[in-house]
Amino acid sequence: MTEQGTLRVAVIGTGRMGADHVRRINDVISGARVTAVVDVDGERAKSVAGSVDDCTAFTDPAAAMASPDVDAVLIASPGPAHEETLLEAFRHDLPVLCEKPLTPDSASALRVLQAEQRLGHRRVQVGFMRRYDKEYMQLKQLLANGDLGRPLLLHCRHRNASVLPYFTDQMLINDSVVHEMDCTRWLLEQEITAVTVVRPTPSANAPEGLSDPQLVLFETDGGAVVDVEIFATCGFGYQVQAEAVCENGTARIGDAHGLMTNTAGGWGGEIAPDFVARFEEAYDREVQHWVDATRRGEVHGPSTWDGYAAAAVCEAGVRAQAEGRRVEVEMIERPALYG
Ligand SMILES: NC(=O)C1=CN([C@@H]2O[C@H](COP(=O)(O)OP(=O)(O)OC[C@H]3O[C@@H](n4cnc5c(N)ncnc54)[C@H](O)[C@@H]3O)[C@@H](O)[C@H]2O)C=CC1
Ligand SMILES: O=C1[C@@H](O)[C@H](O)[C@@H](O)[C@H](O)[C@H]1O
Repeated sequence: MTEQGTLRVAVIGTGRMGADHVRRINDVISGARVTAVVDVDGERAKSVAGSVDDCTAFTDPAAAMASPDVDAVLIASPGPAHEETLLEAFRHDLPVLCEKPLTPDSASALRVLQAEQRLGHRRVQVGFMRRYDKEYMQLKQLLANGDLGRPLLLHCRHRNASVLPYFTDQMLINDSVVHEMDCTRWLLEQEITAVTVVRPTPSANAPEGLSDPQLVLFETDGGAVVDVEIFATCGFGYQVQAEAVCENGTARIGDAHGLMTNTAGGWGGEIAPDFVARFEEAYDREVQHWVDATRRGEVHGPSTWDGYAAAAVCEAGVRAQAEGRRVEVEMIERPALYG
């Protein structure tokens, strides 16, 4: 850290999320600044570094992590690149905020989990930003205080206006529904034990080869059932909603009850265009939380264990999707480090 206690961060991957986090660290939150950016696309790294004072561009994550000007790492490269970067960060014992998914499959997530255990202390906060969203935090508090009784069902909707052409059926699970996997575990404080996927005839608006939408069902070890509609090409905007049905009542979030208008014989509100707009405050709170904890020498928030558990559920989900049957989740016991 600098003499003033400012955390010097390397942002690895400067695409949509990485560039947004660079802006957030430098212009929105306090206590940190970006001193290095890394992208395998060197021109992109240079262009992002050029927009920031005293920031060096790298194409190799290991070189940035070896720099004396780096105290912590924010990983925003694509999921398959996370394992190698996380292991390198552990070699330097650097604190990490790693965008979701921790890694795309449970074998690689387990390797990361084991490496962190060998280190002997937690180093990673995983970027499950919904845990920092105001409405999700309210729902979490309500369920935790017990007034509604035991949660029986959780109905979730996850709709994106559109996705990039390379999006696959597996990514509906690994890239999108992974958020509901984490929310389910966090909100209900239960593990997901089995996954089933059913699909209607795909929307005519879905790109060739993408079976969109899909309905993903989780069963939990606390006896709850969770249904997730994932509709990645709904066209009209970005909607993330959740309704908990409990023994003594229900609670619902994500209706965007902000500005409501009455015009031309109708009434209505706005729908966010994308996740960057819908979860802007949550991303800000998430990164501020990470910087504050790191400056105190602490690690909080979604852990490597949470990343591993989500990866294990994803793996069951991808198999359930491919094989058209209910698949049980296979997970190791929770290690003491994450107790
Ligand atoms: N929390 C959230 O709501 C969201 C999280 N994400 C996550 O953020 C991460 C990045 O996603 P996007 O920004 O949408 O992707 P993107 O494709 O826009 O950007 C990724 C960047 O990483 C670079 N890159 C690829 N391999 C690399 C490596 N080994 N080292 C350094 N840079 C590398 C690419 O050249 C590209 O510039 C993913 O893990 C994704 O799942 C993405 C969207 C929303
Ligand atoms: O993480 C995200 C994207 O990668 C994913 O593609 C979207 O479906 C999610 O809503 C967004 O939060």
